[in-house]
Amino acid sequence: MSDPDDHKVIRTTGLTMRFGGVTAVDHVDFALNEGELRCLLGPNGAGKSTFFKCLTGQLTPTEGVVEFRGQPITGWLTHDIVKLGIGIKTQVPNLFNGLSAYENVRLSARRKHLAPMARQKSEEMLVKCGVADLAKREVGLLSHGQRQLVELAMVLAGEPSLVLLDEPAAGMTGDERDRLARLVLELSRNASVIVVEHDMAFIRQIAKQVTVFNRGAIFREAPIDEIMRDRAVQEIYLGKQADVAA
Ligand SMILES: Nc1ncnc2c1ncn2[C@@H]1O[C@H](COP(=O)(O)OP(=O)(O)OP(=O)(O)O)[C@@H](O)[C@H]1O
Repeated sequence: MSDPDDHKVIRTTGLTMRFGGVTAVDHVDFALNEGELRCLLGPNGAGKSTFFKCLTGQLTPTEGVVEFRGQPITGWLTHDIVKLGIGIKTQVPNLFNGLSAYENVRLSARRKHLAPMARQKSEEMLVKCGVADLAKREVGLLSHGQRQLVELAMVLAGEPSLVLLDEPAAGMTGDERDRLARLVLELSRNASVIVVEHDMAFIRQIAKQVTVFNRGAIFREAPIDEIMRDRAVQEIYLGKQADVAA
């Protein structure tokens, strides 16, 4: 266990995930400071999602340690990780399709609040995420972008101190993406945030410090402006995802 006074929200040490002969994450040492907003980038297959899933309990790493504020959480189940005050938005929206947007958000708010306050919080979060007009709609019938925003409202209703978002802008219209960017920036004033994302327009709107993955390892860690100018980063993207070089 590392020094609890080192103010790291998340720390991984030697984090490794192998699928048979494929090493998707290879001895990654990563640390997130308290209150930091960090974007994880990298070409397809770089290991970002696998790394993310090792943080959220969706995967149990083959080797290495994950700590949350100095407490080892390696291999914990996702629902126990959520109980620590970690909000998780996975790549595939995790919603109850037969329920309305409001009912989904309320289920999350109820974990934290008694019924009247949960109602108020749910309504607030739906407004904040720009989906109040969808409150009564069944989430199974919404577009992917709308579902992403409803799920974000669910995550926020849990009032997390750390938020982990995997490709939150996927399937969004330009307006939805702009709203999401404002929300993430606002959220990061009171919480630490990790965002895995492909959408460079979105990244440019929110990113500060960035970690670039390549071949399962951390390739670069630097402010976004430096990353955008980095020739070696451009090269690892070329032929895969030319946006970063644009
Ligand atoms: N469940 C799995 N079984 C076998 N191999 C896997 C599995 N999940 C991921 N991989 C492999 O691990 C490597 C890293 O994949 P991962 O999805 O983590 O990359 P990524 O950076 O998130 O890519 P993308 O941006 O395309 O989502 C790839 O070679 C991928 O094929």
